[in-house]
Amino acid sequence: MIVADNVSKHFGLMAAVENVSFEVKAGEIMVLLGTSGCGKTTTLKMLNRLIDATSGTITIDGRDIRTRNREELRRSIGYVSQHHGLFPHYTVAENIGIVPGLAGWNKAETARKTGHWLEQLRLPSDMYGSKYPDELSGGQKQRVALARALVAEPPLLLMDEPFGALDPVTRIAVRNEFLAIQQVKSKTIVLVTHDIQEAFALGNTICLMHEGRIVQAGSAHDLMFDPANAFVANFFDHQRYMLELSALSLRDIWQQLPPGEGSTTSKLSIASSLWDALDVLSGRESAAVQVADPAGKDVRGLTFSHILEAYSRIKNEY
Ligand SMILES: Nc1ncnc2c1ncn2[C@@H]1O[C@H](COP(=O)(O)OP(=O)(O)OP(=O)(O)O)[C@@H](O)[C@H]1O
Repeated sequence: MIVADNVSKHFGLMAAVENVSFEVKAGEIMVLLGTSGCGKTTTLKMLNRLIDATSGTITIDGRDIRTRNREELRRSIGYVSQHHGLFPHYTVAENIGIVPGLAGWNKAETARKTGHWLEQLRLPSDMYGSKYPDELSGGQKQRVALARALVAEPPLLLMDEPFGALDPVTRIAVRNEFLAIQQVKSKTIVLVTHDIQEAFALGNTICLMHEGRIVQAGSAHDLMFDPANAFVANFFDHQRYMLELSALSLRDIWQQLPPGEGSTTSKLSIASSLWDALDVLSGRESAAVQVADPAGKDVRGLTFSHILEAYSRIKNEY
């Protein structure tokens, strides 16, 4: 668990980050969201002491990070930046092996783990291990950067716009592949993005920042339906319809759905967003899909009009 308590960072007279406080529970994804220059990257970099805070306290699993050896702290935390940060004269395997090398792993163990993580990220090591970064596409480079961050199996990952340099289609593909990896599901992740849809898709908690401060921290649902002030409401205004549908899940309208019949016919689950449900429905010939709760016992039928009726009912409540 990470706890930031009243943390600030000043560069000379400029306050890049001012009195931010937050908690990230083990196994959760916290997203730092906001426009350019609002202090997201500075906040992230203070967590592994790439930047030292001017004031305030950061603890990780109860230990003040200032009491930790800086190099040892950094090595114990996975870090992924927007521009992959791969060394051009190292092969893919050598890039991934850097942290294990520093940690003193033997060659066989490093090779085994490197191969495993390349496979996990859909880059078979016999095809890609000896390539150089310049020989890879943007999506492949970013996958290697993810493998490098994961190879030492750190419980905590810091990710700065990790999918930001990719085109929209590749971005969603790499993001979904990353989230589908079993070991990633248990990690504590702090992720920086300026992409609202990405924040909604990934964040258990989203911290919306402005001018170095956290304006509101909460779930996507909190930000959309219970904004702390006019700034928060305005921030989401231009994509409001899509974002509200993304912030609501089938769980929110479950009781309003009629009983379904027979087996489930889509990949939707009770946790799927209404936006994803509309997306699935728009690609189908039949007017309804069946969705099951996690136990698979309670099956409900879902149509376009069910979603839109429930959505307008929820809107009227706020
Ligand atoms: N090393 C530095 N020296 C001086 N000012 C800095 C330094 N690093 C960041 N800043 C300033 O601190 C503020 C916050 O920067 P930061 O990089 O944290 O913002 P950001 O929200 O991550 O922006 P972006 O999305 O554009 O990366 C900016 O005004 C920036 O110019």
